[in-house]
Amino acid sequence: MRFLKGHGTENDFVILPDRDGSLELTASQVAALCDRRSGIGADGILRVVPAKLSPEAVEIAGRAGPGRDAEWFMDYRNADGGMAEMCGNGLRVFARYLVAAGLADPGEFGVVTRSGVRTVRLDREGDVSVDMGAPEVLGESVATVGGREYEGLVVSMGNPHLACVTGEPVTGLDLAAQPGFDPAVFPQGVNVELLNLVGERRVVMRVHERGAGETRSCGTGTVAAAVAAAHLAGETTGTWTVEVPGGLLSVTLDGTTSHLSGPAVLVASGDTPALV
Ligand SMILES: N[C@@H](CCC[C@H](N)C(=O)O)C(=O)O
Repeated sequence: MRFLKGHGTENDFVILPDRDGSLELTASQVAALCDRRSGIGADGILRVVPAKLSPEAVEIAGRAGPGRDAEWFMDYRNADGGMAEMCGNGLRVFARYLVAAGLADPGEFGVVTRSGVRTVRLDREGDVSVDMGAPEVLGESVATVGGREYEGLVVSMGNPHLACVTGEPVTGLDLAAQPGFDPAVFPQGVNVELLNLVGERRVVMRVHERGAGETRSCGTGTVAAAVAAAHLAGETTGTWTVEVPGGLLSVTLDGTTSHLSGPAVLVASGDTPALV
């Protein structure tokens, strides 16, 4: 089976083009492909399937009004094989692949995700931007990292986040282990972001992703982080720069929706005998 490898600020993905919608991926196949020692290695998988060939996508797009013309469905899986509703960096890499493969024209187009149809745009400067939709602030909760508790904002970006602003430098934290969280608030698990405010609308963020462990970046996580920083400042609009271990992302909140922008690159392609 043909695959490609790409990343967005070092949040990395195996891309599996599935033009006839026939690939039935099991959780163990996904985990094997994402294994960094015995597989290709990635934080997640992006299956690229025509929306009209996926019953799941047809149902989502049917609910999406103007987005129902979106031609492609991003079937995203976490490295552990579990499904997630949305992946911001994955969607930016997905869009990069569609254009590079001649499956979409450069410019703006819609992609079906489990969180609905999202509009992506390839900028002239080379960045890929996504309209991530309206962040939903659902309250407050607490994450436990290394025995310490961090208060955070519960934010849904389609997928669940707990974004914790702290004065303690996040660069020193050990995020290898799953942070503790309240399962009553997050029955499906949660992505945990720890962040420092380091300047005018600028934050440094680290993340432990549900289903993938600590990653070098998380697009939905950076939007949740910007929302938490804005919340603390009493703001609802503006553009935040988010420094993650894998690079820089820009998040704009306009009071109605949110936009995520940054680099997305394809780095390799090949064939894997793991999926025949
Ligand atoms: N890295 C992604 C988020 C991927 C899904 C997440 N691990 C979850 O389970 O919700 C991003 O860039 O948004």
